[in-house]
Amino acid sequence: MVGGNTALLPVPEALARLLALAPAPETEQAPLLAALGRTLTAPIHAVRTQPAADLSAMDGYALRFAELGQLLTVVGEAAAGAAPFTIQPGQAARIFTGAAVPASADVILVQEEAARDGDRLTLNGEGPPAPGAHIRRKGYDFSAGELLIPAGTVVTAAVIALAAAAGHATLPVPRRPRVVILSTGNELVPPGMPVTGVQLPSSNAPMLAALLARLPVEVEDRGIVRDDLATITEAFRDAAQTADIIVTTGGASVGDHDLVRPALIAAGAEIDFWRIALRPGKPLLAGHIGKTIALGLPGNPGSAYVTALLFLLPLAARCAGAEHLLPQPHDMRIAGPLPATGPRRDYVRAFTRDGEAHPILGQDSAALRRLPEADLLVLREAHSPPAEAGTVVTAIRIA
Ligand SMILES: Nc1nc2c(c(=O)[nH]1)N[C@H]1C(S)=C(S)[C@@H](COP(=O)(O)OP(=O)(O)OC[C@H]3O[C@@H](n4cnc5c(N)ncnc54)[C@H](O)[C@@H]3O)O[C@H]1N2
Ligand code: MOO
Repeated sequence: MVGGNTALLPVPEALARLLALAPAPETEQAPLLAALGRTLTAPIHAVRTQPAADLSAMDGYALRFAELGQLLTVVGEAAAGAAPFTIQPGQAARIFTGAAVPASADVILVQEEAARDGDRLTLNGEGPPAPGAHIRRKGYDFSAGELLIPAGTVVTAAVIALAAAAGHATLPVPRRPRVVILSTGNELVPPGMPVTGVQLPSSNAPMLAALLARLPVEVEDRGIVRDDLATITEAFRDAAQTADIIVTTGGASVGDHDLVRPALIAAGAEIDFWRIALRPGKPLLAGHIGKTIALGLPGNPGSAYVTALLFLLPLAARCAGAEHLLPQPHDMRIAGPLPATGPRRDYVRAFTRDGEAHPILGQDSAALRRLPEADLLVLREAHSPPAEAGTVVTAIRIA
């Protein structure tokens, strides 16, 4: 018998079995911008010293502190990027911010406190308080060989700035796993296309792509696959050539047109589990074709959304060597009653108001109308008794 009443796998076990399929991420050297959002797999050391020389922090004159207040002769000009030169006693150099300080100068007089007449320079103000003023010393930021950024750091714009300054054009990060999305169902048409009769737009694929966009993964939506065993099998075979993860929606249940599982088997997959003790999301299916992991999500849009949050994102994050995105569950009071649960763990879509979890009325897994309001999933174990308003429950923030 297909499906039958075989015991449903508990959610934690299903998640552990799914994550166990994920291979250790491979490292690649990615160009700086391409590494954005990924996690460093190795520490970053400076390959150069910054600054590479003593540099002026101000526009003004480089001179000897001991000669401050004397009449000095301006002998040259130091601009950022120009090679440093030397000044003799009695001399000063015109200097600009970022320029190398001439050897034997030990202070910068800012131009607002200087009086210049041709090449003659005198003090016209208080002047710098001590030798070294307005000079950024060679290597004060970092020196070649120093550890700058530990492994495990997420690459941000600031990390990119530091790495670039330290002499790097690429960074060691996990290769972005390729996720292929297949939407099964003869009733589906691409979003925005005309629908006739009982056709409906495929909302699951753009929803999944949007969730995955939070992670450093490559997403390819391969569109709608017709409910035909050979067609779905071919789509799996084809996707398995390049994908690290194939995620499907629909066709995961027990009906005659639910062909994802048989097609996976026909494509040479091993099925790791099918049907779990989760509401919504019972028909969840996991398998692998060689190294490619296949995750079959239910077609109902509410179920696809919840199972994507609970299974697809952790899987994709694991394959990407990235942090799991959902925060740890926390305690919260519910603002309204909840009925007893059945044999499946229930994830109730809810929204936060005044610090309480408000369960959204109408939890039908096919309904989308109120999904945008849900910023929480209230987790209720299987066989829980009814819960009154005010009961403390476990909630997971999803938005
Ligand atoms: N006899 C049983 N029937 C069903 C069971 C069961 O255990 N025994 N499980 C039910 C549960 S729970 C779910 S959830 C659904 C999911 O089944 P499938 O994964 O096979 O999904 P479909 O039947 O293909 O589609 C369900 C529903 O979702 C719509 N859909 C599908 N794909 C999309 C998409 N890309 N975008 C928007 N909407 C989509 C589809 O039109 C259907 O209305 O099975 C129950 N049945
Ligand atoms: O498990 Mo289904 O996803 O309840 O509707």
